[in-house]
Amino acid sequence: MCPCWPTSSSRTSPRRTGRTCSASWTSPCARAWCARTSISRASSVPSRPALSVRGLQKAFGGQPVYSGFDLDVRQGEILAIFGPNGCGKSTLINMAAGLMPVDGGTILFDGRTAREAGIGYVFQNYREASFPWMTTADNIRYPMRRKGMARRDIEARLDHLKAEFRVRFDLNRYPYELSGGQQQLASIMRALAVQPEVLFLDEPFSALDYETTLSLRTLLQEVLKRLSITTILVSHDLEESIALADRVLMLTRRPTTIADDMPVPLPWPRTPDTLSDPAFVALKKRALDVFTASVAVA
Ligand SMILES: Nc1ncnc2c1ncn2[C@@H]1O[C@H](COP(=O)(O)OP(=O)(O)OP(=O)(O)O)[C@@H](O)[C@H]1O
Repeated sequence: MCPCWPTSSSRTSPRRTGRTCSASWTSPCARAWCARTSISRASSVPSRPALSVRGLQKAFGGQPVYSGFDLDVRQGEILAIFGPNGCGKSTLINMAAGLMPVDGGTILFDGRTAREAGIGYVFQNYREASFPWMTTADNIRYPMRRKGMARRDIEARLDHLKAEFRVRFDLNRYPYELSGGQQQLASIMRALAVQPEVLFLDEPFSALDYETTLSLRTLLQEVLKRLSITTILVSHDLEESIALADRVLMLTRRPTTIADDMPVPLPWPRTPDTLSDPAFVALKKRALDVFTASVAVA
């Protein structure tokens, strides 16, 4: 049982409470549980930012991570967050997703709290993010069942996701019978199953080999753009950040500020060929210069 799981009454009424994990996560189990339980609602007002962070404050052991941090993410935008180790990338999305409390400031989804909004979350460690006793298809069905969707709608949604992601492998196999890339793809499908307003991805490809990463991120950006899903990606990989994002937020060391907020005006879809495009190379150089300077300054 996840330590942050709410009261028994809310377990029977996820529609009423929404899916939110309010406690700080203390174990991989808690993280995985939170990943497994995403419930969401579709956005209805695209004109306002999908996510607004204002005056964010967060410290650990008296050491500030964020002190008056602001951020807006537009509806349908893919934002990559890149920065040095320990600058607070995961902390930022964990607070935004409602998995970790803020010390001050606000994080609102189109004017609502994380508790009221629907989010999806994909974790780096796909092995701990699924129920091993359920087939992969049942893992994907799980958040829809928790949301109380009708069986026919669940199957239609599953078919839709299979088509969107061009799934060729057998979803009736158990997660441990699949490759790492297939398991992470299933994690992404599960996070999207209930049509979240914002999708959070915390280094989703870092445990995968390069070939799998290339094919999975090509597929993912196609789907995210086709469905206009607001996405926040934390990545350690500058190439990946630029290849996947409309905008790369480059963070400094702690106390964390924005070193650069770099638009990525490259056409979609982005393919492996994009990586050798001169415009891509120029953006990567700019980002690398900013990163080097911001790390050196600290
Ligand atoms: N629950 C916690 N308790 C104490 N310190 C924490 C906690 N969570 C994060 N920190 C600290 O806050 C800082 C930011 O951590 P975070 O994981 O957000 O950084 P990050 O930029 O995602 O790091 P990395 O690039 O290494 O994944 C780190 O110094 C980390 O040790």
